Amino acid sequence: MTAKMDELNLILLRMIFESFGIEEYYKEKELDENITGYLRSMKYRLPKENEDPLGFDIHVDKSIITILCQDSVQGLEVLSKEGKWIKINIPKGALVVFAGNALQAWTNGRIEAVKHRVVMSGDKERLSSGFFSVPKDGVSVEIPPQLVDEEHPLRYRTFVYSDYLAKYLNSTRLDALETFAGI
Ligand SMILES: O=C(O)CCC(=O)C(=O)O
Ligand SMILES: [Fe+2]
Repeated sequence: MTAKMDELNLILLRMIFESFGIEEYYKEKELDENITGYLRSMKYRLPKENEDPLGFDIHVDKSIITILCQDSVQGLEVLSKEGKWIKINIPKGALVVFAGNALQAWTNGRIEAVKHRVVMSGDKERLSSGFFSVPKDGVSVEIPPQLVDEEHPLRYRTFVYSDYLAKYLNSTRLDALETFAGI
């Protein structure tokens, strides 16, 4: 499964870089070689009576891209720009793709990491699996110069992504990226 996810992840990432007209940057930095990914499975139990139904509190992923799948129990919610929680109804067999912090940095903030959470409702536990792609250890995230202009001033300094992960991997602070690498 990981090999297929790896493949899908690279296809998506190449498409994103191409859509910004920076496929040359993608090739030059040999991103195919410099990205890895890991799989994590989650089990959300039912909240006990009078217990908060929050299964996973608001956060952004530290990944480049996250690819999520789940069983038939819904629960994923994303926060809109207007500050509204939107329940995501994931059809059977579908995958959900999220942008994470690394993609936010790499696109100079043109793509924002998705703020999301999991809320449990109903009477069944929930299972989900996520594939999280990240730059390999020691790989730098350097904003492509093509994505910096008057309208989009440089937002992040060049930084080694694994240094960021070492410090903030388990932090749910929404401003972690800005704090670590923001200009
Ligand atoms: O279980 C889900 O659908 C989301 C999990 C999640 O947000 C995460 O692992 O970062
Ligand atoms: Fe997440």
